[in-house]
Amino acid sequence: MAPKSNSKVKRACEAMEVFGYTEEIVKPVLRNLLNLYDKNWKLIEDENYSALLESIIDSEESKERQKSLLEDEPEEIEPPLKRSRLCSQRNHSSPAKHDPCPSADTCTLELQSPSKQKMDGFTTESYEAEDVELKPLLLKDYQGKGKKQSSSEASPVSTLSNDMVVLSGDDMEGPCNLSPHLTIKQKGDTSLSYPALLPKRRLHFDCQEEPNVVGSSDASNNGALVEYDLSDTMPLNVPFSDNLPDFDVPVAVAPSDVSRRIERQDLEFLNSEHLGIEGNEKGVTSSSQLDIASSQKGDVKIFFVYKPYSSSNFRPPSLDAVLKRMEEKYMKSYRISQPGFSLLRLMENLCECYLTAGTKARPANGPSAGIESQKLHPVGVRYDAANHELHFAPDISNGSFKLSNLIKVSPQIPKFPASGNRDIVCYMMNFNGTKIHGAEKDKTNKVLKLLAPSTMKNSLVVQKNNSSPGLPSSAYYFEDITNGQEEHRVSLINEFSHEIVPVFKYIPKNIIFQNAYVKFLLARISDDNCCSNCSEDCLSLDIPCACAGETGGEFAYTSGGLLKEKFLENCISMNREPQRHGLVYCQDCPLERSKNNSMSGVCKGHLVRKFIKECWHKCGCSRGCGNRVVQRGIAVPLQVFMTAHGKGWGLRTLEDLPRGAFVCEYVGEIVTNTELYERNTQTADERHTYPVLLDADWGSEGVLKDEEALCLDATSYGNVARFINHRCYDANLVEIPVEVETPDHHYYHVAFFTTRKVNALEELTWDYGIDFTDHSHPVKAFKCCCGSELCRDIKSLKRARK
Ligand SMILES: C[S@@+](CC[C@H](N)C(=O)[O-])C[C@H]1O[C@@H](n2cnc3c(N)ncnc32)[C@H](O)[C@@H]1O
Repeated sequence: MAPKSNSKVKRACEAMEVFGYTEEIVKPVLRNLLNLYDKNWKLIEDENYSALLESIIDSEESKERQKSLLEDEPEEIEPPLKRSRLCSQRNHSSPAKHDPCPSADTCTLELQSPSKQKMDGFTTESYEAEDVELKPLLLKDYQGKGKKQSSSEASPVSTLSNDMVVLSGDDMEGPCNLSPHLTIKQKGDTSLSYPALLPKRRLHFDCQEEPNVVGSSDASNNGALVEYDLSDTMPLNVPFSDNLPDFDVPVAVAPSDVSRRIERQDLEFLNSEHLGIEGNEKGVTSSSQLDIASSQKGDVKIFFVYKPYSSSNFRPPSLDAVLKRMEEKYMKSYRISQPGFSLLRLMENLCECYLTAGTKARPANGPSAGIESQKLHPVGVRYDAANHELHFAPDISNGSFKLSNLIKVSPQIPKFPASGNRDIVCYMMNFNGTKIHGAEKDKTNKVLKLLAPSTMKNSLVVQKNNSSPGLPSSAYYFEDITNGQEEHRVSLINEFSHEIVPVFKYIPKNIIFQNAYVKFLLARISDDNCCSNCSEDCLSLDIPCACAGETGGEFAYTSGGLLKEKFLENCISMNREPQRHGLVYCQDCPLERSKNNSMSGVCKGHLVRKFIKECWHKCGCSRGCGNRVVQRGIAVPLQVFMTAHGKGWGLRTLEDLPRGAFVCEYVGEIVTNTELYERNTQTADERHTYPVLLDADWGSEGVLKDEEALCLDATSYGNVARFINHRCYDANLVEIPVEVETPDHHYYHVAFFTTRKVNALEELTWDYGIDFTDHSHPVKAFKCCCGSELCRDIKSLKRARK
């Protein structure tokens, strides 16, 4: 490689070293990117190497996931021979040390055993640097605005009123002359005044957020530490050769969550007089604070405290300027791409967590000594029947607390039919290593039955008192079957039996099995298939960009993130009445071929379906572009539950959903039809999820190869969609193909959208398109219990009529 490229490589390595990535990690990914981008360095260097950073994060996650897939492989399942990485998601079960948590929405703060000291007449509590971790951007953002401050000046704020927690960035090195402090103010609590030190160059990211959950499941698992080096002394001797190992470049953008935005007008600027702060340190001319966010009732607030010195040319920026800068950085550097992402929301969450963590929940019939004697975790869980909310009290047993132990779940537990004074007491049963003990208890808290330990985490049993006849005495509840891999937790509840979750590995994005031909190359995306000249949000353009080409020159989505009426109607109609939309026939149908190579059957015809085309990496628009919906992942709260009508597990929404809303993708292993056929014949007796057939170039003149006729099998590896049951004809979900990474139609995403308004707790269903009379289908048809008046399973209808 030419010397010029060498210095570019060095610079790229240096840029990544800031995030803690070594040359060994950077170079293979860089090489791959260079190949992918036809050695176009600009694409790599743009936005401070954000493409490179993103790829590294993905590759690290990919390695972790590959590792855990291999480790966790269920014994009876033949290990996939090739599982190529398609996409990126955080894997909370195996935290990547260097993961700067790109999709972070929530800042998790861990405060542990403070050491007390007196300061200006107040008792203050300092935290060890390692114990207090904070988003680095808070500091970075200020970093460029000042000069270095000597460490002697960098004392914690001592002049604040005694109801604040102060986290100071005093140990920062680099061109910084001010001491930004993050202040959490708690109204009316005079016991708290915590000047705390930020770790020197050691900052913590945590990244789990959902509207109904305050805090995250376990920071020790989910968080990732980032060594944050602000010095300029990176080694420059970075040899770079062309023989770097091959590496699959990740292709997906991590989703993030839409957060409620606090109106900026709701925020106030507070100056030093408001807060009673005076310049009391040598050289300090004045000090002031910026109120960033507050909890809903305003009882906790966050401030930036800045103390300009006489020699400083720092002028306090406006709140808007700070937020804009921060949000831009988050979107670019940390892949927070959901429209409406708000840093204020993030800050507000921090305030809420701080407040709630310090507030002991009142257990309705709190965890008793009995529970502790059975060595169950003493975390109290209270179910507020009136509001259908679970309250988890924080664990303060060891003298410290973690915000991550505090979870408020609403309304994860379904509303039980009203029957008098039904109070529900829940007990958290986990944390006995990896095993859980569950217990059924009576109204007086007496343990009736200990349930067998299971290997599921975060499980609890919901005891229902005063159960009416017909209702079970307990329900089995599992907090998050995704293991933190989705932005929203997906809970599971079984009110009808103690059948535990089927054995499968949760994956948030598709993986390739063996022979499937799936190749993502930016070079394959032509100018007609992307919008490189766009910026920001494509939906706001007067003339739709090239990415609307697939949907007839109009984007499929509205600015509110729903599908446009006409497009949705067309998709529903195609699924319900394929014959009306015309079928194409193959001369040599790969589906038929896959069934029996020696005796190919006649092609039964294929529908040429409507596709959504989403903007992607080669597009110029921002990650918050409204034409990126499915790639961001699940955005609605879902729950797996045991159905009452013989269908096994099902999926339901916990929130009302409007018509045309994206629910989830069908995720599984990408297999060829031949591979699927082999799987199904080998394991004919086992219960299978229903595979989804992907389109190929049906009807094309050439002969379609086996590896181009693909489908998704979610039996062993899948996401929530594997629980969606079938309903004939009038299902409330419709599956729509979505093209993201590649313009060909061999591989694409299959996404579920609502066909009508769906009420909270309603089961989500999808018409599998089963022909109940087709006995040659690779998956044996089941006896349909969909209950639809338009059920196609004649035998079922007959059974029902008897
Ligand atoms: C994709 S899975 C759905 C989740 C499944 N119910 C479970 O418990 O894991 C498909 C399987 O669910 C069952 N199923 C789905 N819809 C059904 C229906 N309408 N009637 C009866 N069984 C159904 C069948 O066993 C089918 O093979």
